[in-house]
This record gives sequence, C-alpha cells and structure tokens, in this order.
Amino acid sequence: MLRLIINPHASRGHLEDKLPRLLAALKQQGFAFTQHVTREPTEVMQVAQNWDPVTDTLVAVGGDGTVQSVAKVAVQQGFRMGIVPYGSANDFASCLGWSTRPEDALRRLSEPVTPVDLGVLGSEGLFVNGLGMGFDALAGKYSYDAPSYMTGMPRYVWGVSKALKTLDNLQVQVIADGREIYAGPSFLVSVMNSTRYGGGFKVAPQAHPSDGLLDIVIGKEIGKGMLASVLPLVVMGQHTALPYVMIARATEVTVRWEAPQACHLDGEMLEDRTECQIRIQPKVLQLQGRLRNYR
Ligand SMILES: Nc1ncnc2c1ncn2[C@@H]1O[C@H](COP(=O)(O)OP(=O)(O)OP(=O)(O)O)[C@@H](O)[C@H]1O
Repeated sequence: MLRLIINPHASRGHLEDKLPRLLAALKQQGFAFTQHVTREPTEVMQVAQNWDPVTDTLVAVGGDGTVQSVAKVAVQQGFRMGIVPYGSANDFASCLGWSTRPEDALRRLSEPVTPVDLGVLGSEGLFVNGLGMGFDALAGKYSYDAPSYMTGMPRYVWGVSKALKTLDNLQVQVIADGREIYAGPSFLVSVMNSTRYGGGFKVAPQAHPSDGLLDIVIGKEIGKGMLASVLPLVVMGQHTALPYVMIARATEVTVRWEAPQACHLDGEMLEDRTECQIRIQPKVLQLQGRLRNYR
C-alpha cells in the first residue's frame, strides 16, 4: 500500500493544482494508496503509527522539506520511501536525475529500492541535501522575504543579492574525521550529502548520496564583488577549482565559528550557532526507484 504524505505548504501552497493529475494516474495504473495531509512535519510520525513497514511505502508528496520530514520517519520505523517531487525546487529529486512528472514518479515506485545516505546534525535533525552555515544560510533566511510570486532559484537569488550586502568573513575551524583541515577566515561552510540546494546551486558537484561520505565545501575569505561574479559558476558546479574554495570528504565533521552564524538543513532555517557536529548515516534510507543521470 502506498501511503501518500501530502504537504499542503509545498510549492508555495499551489500543490492542489498538481494533485488531481497524480491521483488520476495512481488510479489509472491500479495502485493501492491512501492520502494523508500533514500540516506540520511532526504529524508524519503520528499518521504513520499504525502502518506496517513490511507492506507499506511512505510517499513524500512535496519538496525537499517534505522529503526530509518523511525520510526521518521512514528511517526510524523501517519503511521504504518514495518521492513525488511536487515542491518548488526539488533539489534532491533533481540531483538523483528524477523528473517531476507524476507518471515518472509512479514508474519509480515500481522499481527496485536504492539505499541512500542521510546527513545527521547532532541530535537535532537529518538532511537529504546538505547543511549550510554562513552566507548561503543568510541568503536562505532573506529568501523568506522574497515576493510570493518568486519560487525556486529566483527566490534564492533574491536572498543571495540581499546577503551579499552584509557579507562577512569569520574565523572558522573545520575538523574532518578527527583532523583539522581548515582554520581561517570563511564566508561559508557547506556539508553536503547530495550535490545541490537552493533551487539548483550545485555546491558539491562531486557528491554522491550513496557513497557513505559527506562532501565539505569551504568558502575561504572573499570580497563582495568577487563572490557575486563566481556565483553563476556555483549554479553550474564549476567553482571547485577556484583558489578560495576548498573541498574535502569525511564521515564526521565539526565546524566551529568564532561567532554565531546562520545555519540551515536542506533550506530549513535553524537557530544561529557557533558549532555544528555532523555525521553521515550510510545507506539508511530505502528509496524506491533507480538513480537516473545522477547530477
Ligand atoms: N510533512 C510535512 N507536512 C507539513 N509541512 C511540512 C512537512 N514537511 C515539511 N513541512 C514544511 O513545509 C515547508 C514547505 O515544504 P517543502 O520544502 O516540501 O516545499 P517547497 O519549499 O515548495 O519545496 P523545495 O524545498 O523543494 O523548494 C517546509 O519548509 C516545512 O517547514
């Protein structure tokens, strides 16, 4: 049985326009399913309480925030999980090479399971794409104030342009698998499971969500003008060889800032903080569907 977990806030509340096509396709193809609208991420656990991990598959209908909330319960309770990428950005599905067409999403639900990794921040939460501290988190924070007609990448770019005005390089120490790999000024540290977030910014183009590793991306000291000029390279994932970018891989990462920094998990804002401890949980999420042209 497919258990559709529908996030009414996804896609800026325009999910209702897309749902009829999905439901029609499910019926037409003879899938057995139930629908559950959750108003808060915490409701996923409540609705899943009486379901059976042996026979039921949780299907996240929404964007990356929905995927994150459903993945948490799927891993805790041992469910398989599917994704219907009906959010604004759908970075996780995009990086797996998964289209947003409902027909394609349903095809994937009949395919074998792919075990994928999840990132974990202390005891606070998990992420499917990545954790960001510094400039990109600030951009994410500002993007909440963007005009409501903006979605996905344009919305994030709006936040980026505001964050550029307040760009700050703070001292940071990054420890990867017990070894200090960087200590110095930085405007951003991202710890990635997938390649991208922010509606298509390929922050870690070499990352792979089944490799058992986190990709650490450190943005060293940079000025506003230079940062503005390299941002388009990040969208294309062509920034990795730049002199002010450092990339490393590890299973455990500690990031310590000299002062509180903005922080997000998959674009969900957390409280500002000076320290994050992150680890990978290898292949814990049983994701229904084959990886396509991974990017
Ligand atoms: N299962 C859930 N039920 C209700 N609300 C949720 C759930 N999961 C997450 N949310 C909240 O809904 C918001 C929007 O969800 P989501 O991120 O899936 O959509 P989106 O922002 O349109 O997509 P994307 O993150 O791909 O751009 C999240 O930021 C989160 O606060």
